[in-house]
Amino acid sequence: MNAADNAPLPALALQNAALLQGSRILFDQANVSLPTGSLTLLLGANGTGKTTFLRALLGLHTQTRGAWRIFGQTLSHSRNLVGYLPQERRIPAPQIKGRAFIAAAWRGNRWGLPNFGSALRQEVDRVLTLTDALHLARQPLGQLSGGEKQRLFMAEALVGRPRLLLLDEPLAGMDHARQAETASLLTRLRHELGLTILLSTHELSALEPYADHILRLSHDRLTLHHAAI
Ligand SMILES: Nc1ncnc2c1ncn2[C@@H]1O[C@H](COP(=O)(O)OP(=O)(O)OP(=O)(O)O)[C@@H](O)[C@H]1O
Repeated sequence: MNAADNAPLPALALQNAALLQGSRILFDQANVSLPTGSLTLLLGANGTGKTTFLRALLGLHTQTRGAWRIFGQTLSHSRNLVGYLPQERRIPAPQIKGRAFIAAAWRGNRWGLPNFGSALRQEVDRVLTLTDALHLARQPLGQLSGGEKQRLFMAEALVGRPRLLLLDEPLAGMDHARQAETASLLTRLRHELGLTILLSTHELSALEPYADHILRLSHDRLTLHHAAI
């Protein structure tokens, strides 16, 4: 056995990978590997394909070519390893309270509001605690600020203990103070949970100092750079 046998599998590995949207090639010939535990900014101008790329990693967009692996698994087997915060997350109803909202994500396959057993309550409170949102458990979502809602959405993305967290433009529309708050929450989650984080953005932001890599999507190419570019 050599040292390479003991190396952890990369969180994401693309080999000769291509992503298409209809007849348009968003990128091709991509060879990229993101180490486990890293924080990477997916940087690209509007319309370059960042959301489509994240949706492809979730198995929701299937126009892909080449080898795509998440922790060594094909995309059809890695869904439960991935948490996702979409660019636009709408609340289902203004009166739904924080705890019920998260519980619905956990029991997303059922209709109506969940019955709280102790395992469900424990999991919901675990993710609310992780995002400093336990105090929002009894608050109706319609009465929360943008920052408070985002903490709940982040908690929702952590349900089921994903190892790779995908966030689509989570800093968009935030002032610098809120960007810094989100950056500090993400860096704490990364270290506490050993999470790998891939976060899309159309401009470099408050997170840049915390990022290990920049994954740049431009001119039909997906290329990985060290963060200080
Ligand atoms: N469902 C769809 N059907 C057809 N074309 C689509 C669809 N979704 C996205 N596109 C197109 O695919 C390209 C990439 O879109 P995508 O939303 O992935 O870009 P993006 O980099 O996330 O953009 P933004 O920063 O504006 O959110 C765009 O040209 C877009 O118009």
